Amino acid sequence: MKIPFIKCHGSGNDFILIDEIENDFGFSEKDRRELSILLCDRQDGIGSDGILFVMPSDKAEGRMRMFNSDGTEAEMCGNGLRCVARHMIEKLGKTEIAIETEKAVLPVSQVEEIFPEIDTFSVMIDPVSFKVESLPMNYNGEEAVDVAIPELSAERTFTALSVPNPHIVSIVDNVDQDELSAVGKKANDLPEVFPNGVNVSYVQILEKNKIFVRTFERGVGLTNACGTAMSASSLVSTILGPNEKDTPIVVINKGGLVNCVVEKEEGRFSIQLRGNGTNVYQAVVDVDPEARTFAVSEQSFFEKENKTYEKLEAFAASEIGG
Ligand SMILES: N[C@@H](CCC[C@H](N)C(=O)O)C(=O)O
Repeated sequence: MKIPFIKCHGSGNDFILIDEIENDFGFSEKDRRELSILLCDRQDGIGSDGILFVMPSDKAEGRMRMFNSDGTEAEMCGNGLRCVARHMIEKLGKTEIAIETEKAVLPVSQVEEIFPEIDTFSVMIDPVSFKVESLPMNYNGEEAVDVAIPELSAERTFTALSVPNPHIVSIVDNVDQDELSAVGKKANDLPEVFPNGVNVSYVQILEKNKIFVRTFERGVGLTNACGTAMSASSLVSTILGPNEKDTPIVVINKGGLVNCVVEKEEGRFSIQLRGNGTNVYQAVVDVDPEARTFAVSEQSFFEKENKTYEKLEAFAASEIGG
């Protein structure tokens, strides 16, 4: 089966985008799961953090489903939604549309650049909940805000929230990537506390409204960036730290930077996540599902935008002394 795709990224969190509106491949759930495992493999596959399936919707201009590299499906993907927003906005020639996701129909738009020459897309992160049942997390209380989770760490405290995929966030003085990786693995091997797994982030507050976030993603491992994690971390560092609502928070990550604006209306939080949706190349993958083999052809690179993105990457690295 020949499948045209776009290799794209949001803050270096990279995806294979497959447009099922353009071509009805008749994928089954098993096909989507197996394609994700086969193609996302960094060793033997195309290599990516996940697959974005763009599908028809009767509620919005399109629908996004996101599968992690291990073949599990996530409720939401912030960096991926910016890539899907760009794809659909360019296809439809509009600047503001809506995309259906598992839990909500979300407004997405092209907005003012957050960095020179970087086409910028804003996506709404909603619904947000601190109720432990929304992750789900088994915990003796309705919410777990800045609490110890002794199974994970003797020193750290964590805040649990769904955005709407499950996250725990810890504010730290310095991000220790090896420690984060160890805690992330433990958290995803602890079904008695996190029955569906959880994304784990360490957040360093660099100054008011500027943070550095590193994430161990459920279903993937350490990634360059996780959009929902950066949104969750912006919110947690607003509630527990010095950041302000309704003002852009600059979030530095390993693959670049984004802006997050925390909003609260009628007691409910939501976050606007703004950043790049960069296409790396487009190509066609010919997949033999029986043999579990594939071949990529017709590869064509988006050289100009990738050169431009290098400037943002270099700037973000300089912000964290990299
Ligand atoms: N990288 C994504 C989140 C992808 C899903 C996550 N691994 C999960 O299983 O919840 C993002 O940008 O939000």
